[in-house]
Amino acid sequence: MVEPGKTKFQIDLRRHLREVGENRDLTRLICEIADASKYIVNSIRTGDLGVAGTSNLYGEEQLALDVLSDRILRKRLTNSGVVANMLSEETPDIIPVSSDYEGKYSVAFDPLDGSSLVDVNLAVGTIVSIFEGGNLLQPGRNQVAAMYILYGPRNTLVYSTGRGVHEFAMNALMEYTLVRENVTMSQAGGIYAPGGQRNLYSAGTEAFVQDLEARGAKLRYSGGFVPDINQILMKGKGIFMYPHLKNAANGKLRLIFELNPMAYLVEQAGGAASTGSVSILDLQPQSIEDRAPVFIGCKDDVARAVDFVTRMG
Ligand SMILES: O=P(O)(O)OC[C@H]1O[C@](O)(COP(=O)(O)O)[C@@H](O)[C@@H]1O
Ligand SMILES: [Mg+2]
Ligand SMILES: [Mg+2]
Repeated sequence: MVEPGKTKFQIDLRRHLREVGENRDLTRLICEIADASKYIVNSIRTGDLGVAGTSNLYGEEQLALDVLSDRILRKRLTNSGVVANMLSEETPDIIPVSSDYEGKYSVAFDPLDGSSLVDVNLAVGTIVSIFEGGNLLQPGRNQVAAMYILYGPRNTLVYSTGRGVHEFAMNALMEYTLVRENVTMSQAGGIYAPGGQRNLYSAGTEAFVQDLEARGAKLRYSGGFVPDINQILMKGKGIFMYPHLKNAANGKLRLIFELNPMAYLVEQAGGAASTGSVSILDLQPQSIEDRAPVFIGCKDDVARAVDFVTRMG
């Protein structure tokens, strides 16, 4: 047993990708995104926290940090040599990078998720979804990789290329070194993170939450999708939901930028993600703005949520 903090060899992200046998171009892409995040970290720590005076794809006011994080990622991806198309939550259209799709990837990303938490200094994150070739409008099940970076007291990076879920933390040299390999979730857990206004919940969701509470589940919701999912993944237990609401049939979260990559990671760790009726990863996106309700986390918890929603709406 190695004493904490006394590990002799630190495995960095690139080496880890090499050791799990990942192909060179995908390794390059993931490492480029990891590198870009160093600049995003610096912007969050020391940059302008004000508004940018512009709005995004959803008509929401952009922060200077949203715009900057977007620019940092776009630049890295454009110059990586392995990207065909990219799509950002902050821009309205698919951005073509290379017309030759051979051996290339397409990337959808939310450069800074949780913008409304920036002014109160809570944790935020970057979320990334990766497909092979040029098509970004396909079911999440076809992703070849997904990852997020959590900007919290420590900066961590969690990725999967379909060979388990692995967690890295940024060290003093701003390199990501391995913390935990093959993160796995238990069947059920005692944490719930409920998004959306409770008095707008459907009868099924309300009954599900009451059932969770009756079972003694603890409420743990920060309002940041990345830290909230990270908590459930790393503790290996619990459920996050942003359900269908009485005034928003598709909830709030975005399929392409937020739900697909997180569903991929959670499924890879042995969990599940459902809209309440179908698996998130089986949804065929109709447009880049698609939203969907979500119940995501431990398998049994998600199955119970689906049962309540199926029976009661
Ligand atoms: O403020 P609410 O309704 O609890 O919503 C929180 C959710 O909205 C988000 O902030 C949406 O992300 P953006 O910051 O990219 O708009 C998620 O991070 C989070 O899960
Ligand atoms: Mg977001
Ligand atoms: Mg965002």
